[in-house]
Amino acid sequence: MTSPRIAVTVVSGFLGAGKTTLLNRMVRRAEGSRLAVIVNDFGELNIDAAIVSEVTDAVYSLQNGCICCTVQEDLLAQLASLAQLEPRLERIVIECSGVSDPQRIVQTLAYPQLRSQMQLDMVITVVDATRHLQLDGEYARLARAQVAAADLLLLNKTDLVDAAQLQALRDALGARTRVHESVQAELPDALWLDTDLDLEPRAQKPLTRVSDSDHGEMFSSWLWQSNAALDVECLRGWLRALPSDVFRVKGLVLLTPGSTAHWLQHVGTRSQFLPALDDVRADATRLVFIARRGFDGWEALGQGLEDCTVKEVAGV
Ligand SMILES: Nc1nc2c(ncn2[C@@H]2O[C@H](COP(=O)(O)OP(=O)(O)OP(=O)(O)O)[C@@H](O)[C@H]2O)c(=O)[nH]1
Repeated sequence: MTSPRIAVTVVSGFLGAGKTTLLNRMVRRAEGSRLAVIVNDFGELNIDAAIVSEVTDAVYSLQNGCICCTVQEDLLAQLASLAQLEPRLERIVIECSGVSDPQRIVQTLAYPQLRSQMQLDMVITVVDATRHLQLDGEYARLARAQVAAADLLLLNKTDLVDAAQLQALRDALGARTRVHESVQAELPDALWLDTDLDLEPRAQKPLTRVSDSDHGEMFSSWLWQSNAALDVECLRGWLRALPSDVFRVKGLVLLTPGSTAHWLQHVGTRSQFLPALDDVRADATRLVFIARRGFDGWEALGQGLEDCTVKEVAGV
C-alpha cells in the first residue's frame, strides 16, 4: 500500500505581516500530529527559526537568501529529505521570508521527485492591514504577487485599523479569494486543517512578474551585534526615529538592568519587546535589519545603537 502524500501548507506575506505568529499557532494546534516546519529568513540570522523552536523541535531552517530565489535548491533538498522521515510526516508548513513570491515555491513542489511524496494543500498569505496599502513600487508589486498566489488571505492586525480602513483594504484586494480577518493571526482550524476545501485550481492562478532580478536584490539587509547591553528607553527613542526605508528590525537584544534577553520585533512604526525563554542562547545582542534596495544609512544607525549601549558590571 502506498503511503498518503504529505500535505504542504505555504505561509506567505510581506515583511512583518504576522507569518511567524501564525506559524507558532499552527505548531501549537497541531501538537501530537507529525508536523514539521521550514522557515526562511532573508537576513544573516534565522530569527524565526529561533522563535519557533521555542515551541517545537521540528524546525528546519533555510537561511541567508530568498527561499524562492537563491535557496530554492536547498528547499528542494530539504523537502526531499523530510519525505524520507519515518514515521511519515502528515504535514509540512513552509514559512516564506517576507521577500518571497510563494508561487515559485508552489512550482518547486511540482518537481517530479516531490510530486509523488507531497501535495500542496494551500497557500495562506498574511496581509498586514496597517501597511499593505502603504507599500509602493516594486514592494507593492511583490505584496500583490503574494496576494495573487493565495488560496486564503488572512487580513491580520485588524486591531490596529478602523472599519473604513479595513473596507478600503478589502476593496483593493478584491473578492477573488477566501478572506479571513484576524488579530494575532488567529485562524480557525477548519480553514487550514480541513484538506477537503474546495479550492480554485492552481493552474488558474497567474504568475506575477515582480522584478527581473532576484527578490533579494530589492532589499538590503544588515546585521548589528554587540556584547554590551542596551538601555531600553534609549533604544525605544532610536526605533521611533528609524527612517521609513527600514521595513523590519528583529532579533535578540540584551537590555539593562541585568542584560536580560528579549526578542525585539519592529515593523513600520511599532516595536515590541518580549522576554526570551531562559534556554535561548543569549550572550550578545544580534539585530537583523531589512531596508529598501540601496539604503545607505547603516553607519548612522549603528552609531545610534552604540550610543544606547551600557557597559554593565558582570553579575549585576
Ligand atoms: N497589534 C498586532 N500586532 C501583531 C499582530 N500580528 C502580529 N503582530 C506583531 O507583528 C510583529 C511581526 O509579527 P511576525 O509574526 O514576526 O511577522 P512575520 O511576517 O513573521 O515577519 P517576517 O518573518 O520578518 O517577515 C510582531 O511584533 C507581532 O507580535 C496583530 O494582529 N496585531
